[in-house]
Order: sequence, then structure tokens, then C-alpha cells
Amino acid sequence: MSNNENIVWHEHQVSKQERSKLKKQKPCILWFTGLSGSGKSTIANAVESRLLELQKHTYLLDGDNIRMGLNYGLGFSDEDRVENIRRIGEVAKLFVDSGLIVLSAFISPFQREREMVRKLVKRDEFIEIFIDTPLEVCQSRDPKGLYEKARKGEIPNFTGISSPYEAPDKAEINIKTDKMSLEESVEKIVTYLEKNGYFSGE
Ligand SMILES: Nc1ncnc2c1ncn2[C@@H]1O[C@H](COP(=O)(O)OS(=O)(=O)O)[C@@H](OP(=O)(O)O)[C@H]1O
Ligand SMILES: Nc1ncnc2c1ncn2[C@@H]1O[C@H](COP(=O)(O)OP(=O)(O)O)[C@@H](O)[C@H]1O
Repeated sequence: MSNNENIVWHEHQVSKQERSKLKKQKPCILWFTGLSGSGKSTIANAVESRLLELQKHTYLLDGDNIRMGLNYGLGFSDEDRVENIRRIGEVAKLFVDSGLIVLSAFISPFQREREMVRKLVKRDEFIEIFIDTPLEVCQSRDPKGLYEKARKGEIPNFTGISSPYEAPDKAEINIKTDKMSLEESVEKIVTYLEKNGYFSGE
């Protein structure tokens, strides 16, 4: 017997469309994916600041922070990473329903889970942004010193070293941080949103 048997979905009186119209924007998830040190956090933060300047309503879900709260206790086995992304996907969906432009910055190494999140929302509400930085570049940046630890065997299942990363094959936006400045990356993402009607709440 499913434990959902006596649970009934409620339609709310105020709709997503009404909330979005008030905010003068089309809600969506900007799903950043890429290796550790690829630039997900840096770019997502810069995009959020730019959106704030444009008077857009946003929320940033960021890897390390979510793992300290909502996903406290989840590790880096394949199984825990799947659960991590599943929960984040559900939270992102709620925020989209609230009318926000959601930015999420997780490695999200598996194609299947990214596709699962894509299917949680409407077709144009999921924008996959591949932070396409070569592993060697991430390793040389090593902003948190984690690659060095992983190479010494001090961190098991480290993405790119001892755990896989499946690169997206149909991301809406591709960002090569070894060839583009932070400003160019922000511009590319914000221009995509503008051209595709995300800055209008009709
Ligand atoms: N084993 C291992 N592999 C990868 N990353 C590790 C690991 N252990 C700790 N960290 C730190 O956790 C951050 C990644 O968490 P995520 O929630 O984004 O990972 S995942 O999507 O569930 O794969 C990641 O943050 P970013 O560097 O910002 O990507 C690391 O700081
Ligand atoms: N063009 C660029 N775009 C984004 N980050 C860059 C770029 N060039 C260098 N960096 C640096 O790379 C590092 C990326 O770290 P971070 O944003 O934490 O990555 P992630 O969230 O993917 O782990 C930062 O130290 C950042 O300053």
C-alpha cells in the first residue's frame, strides 16, 4: 500500500500566472551543471546580481549551502547524489510555482537526474547551463583545495577523479570559462532570458 493513498492534491486560489505577472517575469530554473571549480557558483551569483539590478525576483540554491541544511547528511555516493538532486528539483519546482527565477548550482553529474528535473516543470521552465570547463582547468584552479586532497586519496568518490561526470548533450546554454570572461558569461545568459521572453510576466 502506498503511503500517499489518502493524500489529495489541492489547487490554490492564486495561480502561478498571477504571481508571475505581479513580478513581471516568466519563472524558470537556470540549472547550472559542471565539475567542481568549473565556475557554477561564481557565474550563478553574478547572474543573480545582474537580475536583481534588472528588478527580477530570484533565488539561488547552492551546493554546499543546501548540503548544510535541507540535504544535511547526504554524502557523495551515486545514490546520495541522486537523492540530493531529486530534493533540489522538487524545491526548485515549488519556487518556480511561486513565480521566481531559480538559479541552482550543483555538480549534478548524471544526465538521468538532470532530465528528471527537466520533466518536473514545463518545457520552457528548465534551462540547462553547462559550465563547460575542462577538468585540467578546474584542477589548476582548485579554489577549495579539494582536487589536491582527492588526488592524495583523502576524498573518496570525487567527481572527475574517482566519480563520473556525464556532460550534457543538449544544454540550452554552453559556457566555456577558459575562453569567456565572467562578464561575457553573464551577458550570454541574461541575453538568452531576454530574447526568450523571461522578462515579461504576460
Ligand atoms: N566527493 C566529492 N565530489 C564532488 N564534490 C564534493 C565531494 N566532496 C565534497 N564536495 C563538495 O561538495 C560540492 C558538490 O556538491 P553538489 O551537491 O553540487 O554535488 S552533486 O550534485 O550531488 O554531485 C562541491 O562544490 P563545488 O566545488 O561548488 O562544485 C565540493 O565543494
Ligand atoms: N571565466 C570564469 N568564470 C567563472 N569562474 C572563473 C573564471 N575564471 C576563473 N574563475 C575562477 O574559478 C573558480 C570557480 O569556482 P566556483 O565558482 O566555486 O566553481 P563551482 O561552483 O563550479 O565549484 C573561482 O575561483 C573563479 O574566480
